[in-house]
Amino acid sequence: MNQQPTRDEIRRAPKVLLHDHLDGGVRPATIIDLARETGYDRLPTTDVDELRTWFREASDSGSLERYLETFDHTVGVMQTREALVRVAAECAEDLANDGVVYAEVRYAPELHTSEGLSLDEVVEAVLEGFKAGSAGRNIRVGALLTAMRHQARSMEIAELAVRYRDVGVAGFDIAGAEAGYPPTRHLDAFEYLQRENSHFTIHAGEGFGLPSIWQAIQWCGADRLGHGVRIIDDIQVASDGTAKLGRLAAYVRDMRIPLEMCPTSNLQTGAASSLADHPIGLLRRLHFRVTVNTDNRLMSDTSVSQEFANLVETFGYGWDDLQWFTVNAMKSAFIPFDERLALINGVIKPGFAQLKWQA
Ligand SMILES: O=c1[nH]cnc2c1ncn2[C@@H]1O[C@H](CO)[C@@H](O)[C@H]1O
Ligand SMILES: [Zn+2]
Repeated sequence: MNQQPTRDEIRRAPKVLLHDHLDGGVRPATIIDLARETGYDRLPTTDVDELRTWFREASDSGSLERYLETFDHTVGVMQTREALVRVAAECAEDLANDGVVYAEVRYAPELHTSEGLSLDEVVEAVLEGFKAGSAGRNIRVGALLTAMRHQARSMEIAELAVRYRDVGVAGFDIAGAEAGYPPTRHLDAFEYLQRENSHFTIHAGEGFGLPSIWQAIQWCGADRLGHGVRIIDDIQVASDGTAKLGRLAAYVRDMRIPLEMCPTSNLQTGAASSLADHPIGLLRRLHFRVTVNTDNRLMSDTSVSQEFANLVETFGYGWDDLQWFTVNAMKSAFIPFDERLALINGVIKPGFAQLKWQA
């Protein structure tokens, strides 16, 4: 039982994913097919392997702004109903094949209307795809609707999220370049969601520091933080390893605010310098509510299993750590409490128990 989980065992473990972008997880072969079908002619290459490598390398820019430029190509081919249904169905399939049993996948409806789809049509196409891709597989996939933080459509998107909340939309998010676009720009949308008893997460503390996290929580009322890595700027570690938390870091830990951490993505955007130095190690040790996520499986050429395997290799984590991350994620999901509990007790704990017993 002291053995480290192997890659194959990690893949078989029941996993939970809270932070994954639909337009950041398209299969390279599908991008090429859709580009041909829809007449999109700006792809850097039409060779599948070269395209896979291109995304990974172009995303290794060390800057969030440049990292986000690669999305032009995925968003560019996701402008029709058929394309959205296909991408969403394949997303559910790929996650199920990776052993993910519950996922909240996000995307920005406003980015998919350039060929004439309405926001409602976009949402309906993606929900249809998730349903088709999940059918007969051991996975449940919900959507989070993202508003782009440099645009001014967050209220409309928040209303959309509330309108579709009983049919597969689990919540709301804001994403895009963080520096210069504080979350309070969208305060009206967040206040509306709170009045509607709705759920939302905010990308904060990735491309900008503590003020962004503070606003997300104390002004906007975010239920979870997308990334949140910069919370370590409010923690001092002494030479003997003892940590002193500032008031914001203490609030985040005391209130059990979930951190949707995405290690590989953070290395690519420069939010962390190496996995060994990634704040996840300290935050896990201090018992923040850490969860492990992919962010963009295409740009990072990753999966939840891959992220777990990297952490096992770097930090020496064992089954108990992987189960802890998974239960943290399930507790932090935006579906009702009884449904979360049923997944924890009926799927996650028995699944991990079996793997631990076999190990
Ligand atoms: O890590 C990230 N930080 C901020 N924005 C992101 C990140 N990954 C993706 N997006 C943005 O979210 C949009 C909707 O899915 C994507 O088009 C991309 O612009
Ligand atoms: Zn993200």
